[in-house]
Amino acid sequence: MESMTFVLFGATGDLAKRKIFPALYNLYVDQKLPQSISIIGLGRGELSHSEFQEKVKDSILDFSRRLEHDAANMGEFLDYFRYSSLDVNSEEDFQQLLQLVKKREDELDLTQNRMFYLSVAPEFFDTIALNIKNSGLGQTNGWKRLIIEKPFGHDLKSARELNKKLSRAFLEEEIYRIDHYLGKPMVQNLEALAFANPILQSVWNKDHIANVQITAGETVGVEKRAGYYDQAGAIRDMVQNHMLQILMMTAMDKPEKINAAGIRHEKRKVIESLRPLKEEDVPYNIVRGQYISGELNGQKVPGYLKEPGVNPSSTTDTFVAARLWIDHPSWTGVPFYIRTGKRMKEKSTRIVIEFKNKENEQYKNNQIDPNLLIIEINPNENISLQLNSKNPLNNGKVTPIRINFSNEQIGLGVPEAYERLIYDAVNGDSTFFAHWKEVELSWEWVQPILNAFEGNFVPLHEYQSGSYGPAASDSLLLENGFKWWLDEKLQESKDTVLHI
Ligand SMILES: NC(=O)C1=CN([C@@H]2O[C@H](COP(=O)(O)OP(=O)(O)OC[C@H]3O[C@@H](n4cnc5c(N)ncnc54)[C@H](OP(=O)(O)O)[C@@H]3O)[C@@H](O)[C@H]2O)C=CC1
Ligand SMILES: O=C1O[C@H](COP(=O)(O)O)[C@@H](O)[C@H](O)[C@H]1O
Repeated sequence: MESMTFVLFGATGDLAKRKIFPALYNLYVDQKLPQSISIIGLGRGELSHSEFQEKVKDSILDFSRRLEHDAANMGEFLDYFRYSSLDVNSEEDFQQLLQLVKKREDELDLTQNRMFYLSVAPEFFDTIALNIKNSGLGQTNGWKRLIIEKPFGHDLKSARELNKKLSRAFLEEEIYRIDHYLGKPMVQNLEALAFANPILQSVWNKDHIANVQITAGETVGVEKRAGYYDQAGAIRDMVQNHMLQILMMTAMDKPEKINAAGIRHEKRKVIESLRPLKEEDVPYNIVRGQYISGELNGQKVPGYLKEPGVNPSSTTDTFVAARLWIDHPSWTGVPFYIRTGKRMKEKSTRIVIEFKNKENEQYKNNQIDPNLLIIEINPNENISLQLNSKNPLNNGKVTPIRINFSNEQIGLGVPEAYERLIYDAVNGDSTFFAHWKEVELSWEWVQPILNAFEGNFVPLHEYQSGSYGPAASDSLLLENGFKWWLDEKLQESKDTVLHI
């Protein structure tokens, strides 16, 4: 692997502590980092290199999935790190950073490959990119890359402006836009599931699929992020990025080549084919909700409006459900439903593919459930197939059974999303990063919804914390003769699962 410098803006922040340092350490332990690497952390405060290294160490001890913390190895790893204080608006600080980067490149005999990771608030993204260019940090003999966190813009206009600014300093192929859902193993697995299994490939289309349901439910509330979340809501926080990315990965046709270009080409076709919503159609296809108080895991929890930092008369959506249509020959007539919400009954991100149930007439007296393919993404990674089978304990009645494949055995060995994504970026593989075109088209689809929310044309339904969201989201499916799968059946179905 080529030697390089990894420059982390926002190295004193929450994301660095919880995700980025542990990911770098895990990669190091797995020998997936270059042998020669310089890592430079930045924040406004004054810290010595060793104070910073202590912070990195603490974060690894608190958050690394590795149970073994070999002190000697940790020392070698920590020695990669240096700290420089920097305010994003100070040209002088960028000059100081450049000197440190060069000094380390000389000391360690590194090629001038420079990765800039922006783990800071989005309002700093363009200033940092510009200062990287103006300071000379971006002039290298090797490659330069920019990893950028979400959110990428606040709406279509601001996303376009941001992209324009970034493109003055970095080429599109140098920009790695993180969507951490694309780093989740089961999301990365979707393409193999659909296209490496002829048996599934043959039914992965409108002729056999009745509808697709994508859920990302969370039990947590707004936590300490009200300042950001109250301006964003579920629509910007989850739908514009993660939910639409999962939808693209699920609905894409088989790429000619399974590589970054091939997958992006097919994903783009999906997002380009999403039927645009007119503002006046939004209330019929989108359900927005906001949680009120309730009980979760036996604990009383406050409503959204009582959360610290939330405007007490906020109309921010903490739940969104949507019905989408893909105007592409592969998916004609197949509704895709998505829903995401905070303070829901369970933490679960999953895709349920409901197959058409056409051969049912013979079993009229015995209601037959449709076949389902259930892909659990988070927190469990699981694939199950719901089939129908005669139940000898129930007079031979045909009842659903689940054939279940679970990744539990692999357990701690599976790299986390940030590990996979940082590894890919270090290796120049952009397959599982969001391309600008995907981001722009996602915002284009979402913009009429933002307008309708802002104009208050869409009812804001209250839902109880600990529920599955507002009842109106059930109606969205009922109108087409469907229901959300698994909501109440999850526990009840456990005894019919066959583990493989
Ligand atoms: N935390 C999370 O779970 C997630 C975060 N993200 C995104 O990651 C990014 C970082 O989030 P998070 O770590 O939570 O944010 P924090 O607020 O915890 O950290 C912000 C970082 O930015 C630095 N910073 C603030 N102002 C300046 C400035 N003027 N000049 C230089 N550095 C500055 C802070 O350093 P200091 O105060 O020392 O100057 C700190 O290191 C954001 O874009 C967020 O949306 C995305 C997904 C999840
Ligand atoms: O990006 C975000 O994702 C998290 C949920 O991520 P998960 O990996 O735990 O499913 C969400 O809580 C947060 O609001 C959002 O910004």
